[in-house]
Amino acid sequence: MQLHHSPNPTQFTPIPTPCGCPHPCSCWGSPEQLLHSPTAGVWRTQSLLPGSPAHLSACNPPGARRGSHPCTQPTSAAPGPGAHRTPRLLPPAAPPQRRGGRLGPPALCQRGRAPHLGYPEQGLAGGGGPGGDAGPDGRGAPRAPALTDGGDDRDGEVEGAGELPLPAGSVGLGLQHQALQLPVIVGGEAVLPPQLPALLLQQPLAAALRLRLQRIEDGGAHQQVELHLHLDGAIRPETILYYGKKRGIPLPGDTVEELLKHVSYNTPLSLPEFLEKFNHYMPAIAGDREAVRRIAYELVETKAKEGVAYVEIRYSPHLLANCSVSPIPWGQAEGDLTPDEVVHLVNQGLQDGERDFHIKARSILCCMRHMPSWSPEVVELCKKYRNNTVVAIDLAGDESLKVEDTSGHKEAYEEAVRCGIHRTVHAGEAGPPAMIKEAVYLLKTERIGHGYHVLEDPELYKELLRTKMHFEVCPWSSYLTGACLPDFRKHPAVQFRKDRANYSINTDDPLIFNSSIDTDYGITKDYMGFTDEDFKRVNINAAQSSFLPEKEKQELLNMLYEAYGMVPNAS
Ligand SMILES: O=c1[nH]cnc2c1ncn2[C@H]1C[C@H](O)[C@@H](CO)O1
Repeated sequence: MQLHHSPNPTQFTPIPTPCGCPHPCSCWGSPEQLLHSPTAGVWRTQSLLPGSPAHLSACNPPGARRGSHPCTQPTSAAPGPGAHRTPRLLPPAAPPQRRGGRLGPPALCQRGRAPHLGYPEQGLAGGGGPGGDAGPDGRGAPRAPALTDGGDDRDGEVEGAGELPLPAGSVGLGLQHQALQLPVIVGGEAVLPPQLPALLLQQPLAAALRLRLQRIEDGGAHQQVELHLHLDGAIRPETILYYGKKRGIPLPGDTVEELLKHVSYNTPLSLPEFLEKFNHYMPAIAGDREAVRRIAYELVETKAKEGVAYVEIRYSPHLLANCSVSPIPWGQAEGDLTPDEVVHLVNQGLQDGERDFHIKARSILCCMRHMPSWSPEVVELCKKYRNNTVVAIDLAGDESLKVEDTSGHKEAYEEAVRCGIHRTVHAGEAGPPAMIKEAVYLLKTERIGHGYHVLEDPELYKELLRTKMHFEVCPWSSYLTGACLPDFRKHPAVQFRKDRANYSINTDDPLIFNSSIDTDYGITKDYMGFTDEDFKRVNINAAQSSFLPEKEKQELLNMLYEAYGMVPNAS
């Protein structure tokens, strides 16, 4: 990626990379050009086909030694012109993107632990989720019993999974990933091998890039709706490194790879352990106006490239501020960025992204479980910015925390109801069904973030099926936070599918889970037997349960119907 700067938004002139390296893309981690227009105040990125003349010239400016960095090598993996132009709904079971490359000279990025700390450290012992029932693996993932609906599937068998065309002796990961074949026991239980995530991460960079480029070439193929995505869990590692270096904030690595070693992971932790990951990198972003606006913009770009048509992006304004917030998060010194201005900046980034990448992005403001005193301001910000990208309020964080006085959350949600602000709540992710009851009956939530453990209370589940409560399901996240058992065949989404519940498929925190929307669709396809028809239904349900105003919702639905070749009003 090459950084350009120009006072004239239409003319960009290259400026040297921070390290002076003659191969800019090796500094920025991927063959993309980052364009910044200070006058328009926007960032743009432009992807370069690996090995293309534009890429080689960007990475080999006159006088530079040619071909001395791997990213300057033409790759046969690059798609030819016109390749993969067919829009498609069902992605291959795409592994998480593996990113490499370095940013700036190591000497300028200090190693070391990030200073304190938005989330308490848990130690390594792991903790059962709230509700106590540690799963058999001790990670607090109580087994979710299947609803006794009188069907034949009470044993949790994956309906349709047997129809997957599994070659004997292996599980293919789609055409693009034929090199990666996973062992499977023929005639035995086709359980996701525990080593799968590690194997998934062996995805070569070239293939990941190919997938992204294919998405771009697909152009208008925006067919997915994502409702549960954390802005601060979806920051590009390159951007974290850039601001860490620019602001002199120590990070636990000075290359993407080193940073990701600390920030992302691929074997389950507990939910509180997962939340600790934010401590490593949030100090580099929080409190910086440009960074806050940029991460919002970049996330819209990422989602557009993934083929998402509409996304609801959530975050805590307080966790990105360094002023008018108590305590000031991440051990920052006091500055002058208030939660209110954070919302304004995120709005700008989202709107710039919408304009440049032609998808729709809205935001949800999070209350945090451990900070009820912030919640009244969160709902006020929802009210203030309700016509300006903000569509709802959320309650996120560690469900297992025993917080003495949660009246701040309750009052905020009461005010949200009173003012017609839409509501979602993280509940029943690692926590018990009682948390879902609280969300539904006390906080009057309209959607549930995760909600997997609803299956442990058949009465409640039946009632929520009846009322068509929407569950924001995040399959890969649920594995990595220990919220669900590692056997995806027994995942709550399997039961939801069978019961034709109302749910969506989402990424949650793709930075930390080193994933993309393809990861989650790939898991549901390959290990839960989801078909194209299921994905259509999932996305139509997601659009219907989105927090868009009615007219815009209908427009989104019509777009999906058209993309899916369906007659409007069919489901
Ligand atoms: O999966 C999650 N469960 C509960 N809280 C979460 C999850 N992912 C992110 N968060 C928290 C951490 C972020 O700082 C916060 C706002 O996005 O929400």
